[in-house]
Amino acid sequence: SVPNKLLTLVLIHQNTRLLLGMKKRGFGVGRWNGFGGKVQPGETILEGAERELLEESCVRAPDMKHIGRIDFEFVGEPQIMEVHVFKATEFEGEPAETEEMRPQWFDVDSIPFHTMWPDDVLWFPLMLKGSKFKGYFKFEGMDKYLEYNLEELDQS
Ligand SMILES: CNc1cc(N2CCOCC2)nc(N)n1
Repeated sequence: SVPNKLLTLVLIHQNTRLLLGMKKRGFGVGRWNGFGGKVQPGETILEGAERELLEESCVRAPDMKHIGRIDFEFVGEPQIMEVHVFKATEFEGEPAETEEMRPQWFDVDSIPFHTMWPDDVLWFPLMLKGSKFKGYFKFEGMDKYLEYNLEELDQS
C-alpha cells in the first residue's frame, strides 16, 4: 500500500477554444494535454496547478477552479496517479513554448483526441460542459485502458 502520487492538470477553456500543449519530454511525450505535473511537498494542490501552468505555458489563471479528480492505475505499478483537474476561462500573459510544452489553441469541435491520452475522449465532454466529475482508469501500457468508471457529480 503506497500513497497516491498527486498530480495536476489545468485546462484553459475560452468560449469555443481550448488551450492544449504538446508534451515535448517525459511522461506523455508526443501527446497534446492540459498543463500540469507533480504536486511538490509543502504546496497545496491548487498552488501546484498554478505553478505548473506558469512553468509549462508562461500564463497565469487566477480563476482556475477544481472540476474533477481522475485516479489512474497502471498494471504493475503500485502507485496510483491521483490527477486533480482544474479549469480556467481567463488567463494573464501570452501562451509560449517552454522546454516542456508547445501550447496551441484548438476549437472545441476539433480536439486532436487521436494524439492524446485515450481516456481524454471520455471525460473532456464533461470538462467542457462544466460538470464536476470523478474517474478511475486502469491502464495496461500507455495506449490502452482495461477498465474505467466515470461519474458526473451533483453540483447542487
Ligand atoms: C493516463 N492518462 C492520462 C494521464 C494524464 N496525466 C496528466 C497529468 O500528469 C500525469 C498524467 N493526463 C491525461 N489526460 N490522461
